[in-house]
Amino acid sequence: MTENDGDAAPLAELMTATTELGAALRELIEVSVITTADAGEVAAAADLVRAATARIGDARRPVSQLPRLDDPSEGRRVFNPVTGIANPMAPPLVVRADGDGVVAEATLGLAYEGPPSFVHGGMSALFMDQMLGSAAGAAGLWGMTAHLELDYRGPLPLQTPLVLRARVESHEGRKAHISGTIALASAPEKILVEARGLFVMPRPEKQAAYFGAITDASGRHAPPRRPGDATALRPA
Ligand SMILES: CCCCCCCCCC(=O)SCCNC(=O)CCNC(=O)[C@H](O)C(C)(C)COP(=O)(O)OP(=O)(O)OC[C@H]1O[C@@H](n2cnc3c(N)ncnc32)[C@H](O)[C@@H]1OP(=O)(O)O
Repeated sequence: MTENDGDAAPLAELMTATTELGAALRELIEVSVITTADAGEVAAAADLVRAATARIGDARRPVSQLPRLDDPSEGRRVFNPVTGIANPMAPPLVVRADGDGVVAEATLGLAYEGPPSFVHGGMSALFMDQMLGSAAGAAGLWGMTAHLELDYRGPLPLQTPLVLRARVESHEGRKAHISGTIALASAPEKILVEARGLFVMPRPEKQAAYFGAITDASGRHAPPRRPGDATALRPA
């Protein structure tokens, strides 16, 4: 699954198991905020979760080491908090190229709640940040968010299909101006959230300072440098 994996079968097994864990945890997170079970049942569930944590918690990678399952050159970041299929914080958004930009659909549960029955505004900012970054990747650019602004024109209802879009408006040198929107899938023309961002490819000395110590799972130097590194974009 990565260039240097001698044996793909165990890695495929790990991908299956890790994806399953992510899905199970995602369900657990949603149930934990929606359950009406009594205190005894909730406490028993907490014990079970602690036992699960103990089972895998001793084997950990350092923060400077990419996960074995990641392949940045393919845009695969399995633990990305927005698009990562194995990260329970992620809905996950499946971002794909569409026209001159990118698009994703999502239906968000109560774990993403801000005002009662609506999506937390900070979640919208998180998703827009990622969508804008993905649009940069789709355009063959990459950069870090330097500026991000949002207008919230209407609340996003929970448990309702949403459509998220982003596209590069202009780019020059290391800078890219990118816009994004969120709307109901049933009313895509009525924009509820608008985002505008400036993404900047860090100057070389900053890239070295930020990512100089990053390695892949085999210990090889693996700084982000290609569009897919930052985006987890799926082909159209
Ligand atoms: C990379 C892998 C990422 C994978 C995950 C993707 C997830 C989505 C993206 C993110 O969440 S990235 C994480 C959040 N962002 C950061 O932590 C970035 C923190 N900021 C920085 O490290 C630096 O400010 C930055 C790298 C963005 C820019 O530093 P540089 O020294 O390379 O650029 P410089 O300051 O010289 O600015 C270059 C140009 O951008 C302009 N610029 C920079 N920041 C600006 C700003 N905030 N507003 C307006 N303009 C800005 C600046 O004026 C200048 O314009 P000109 O070339 O026209 O003179």
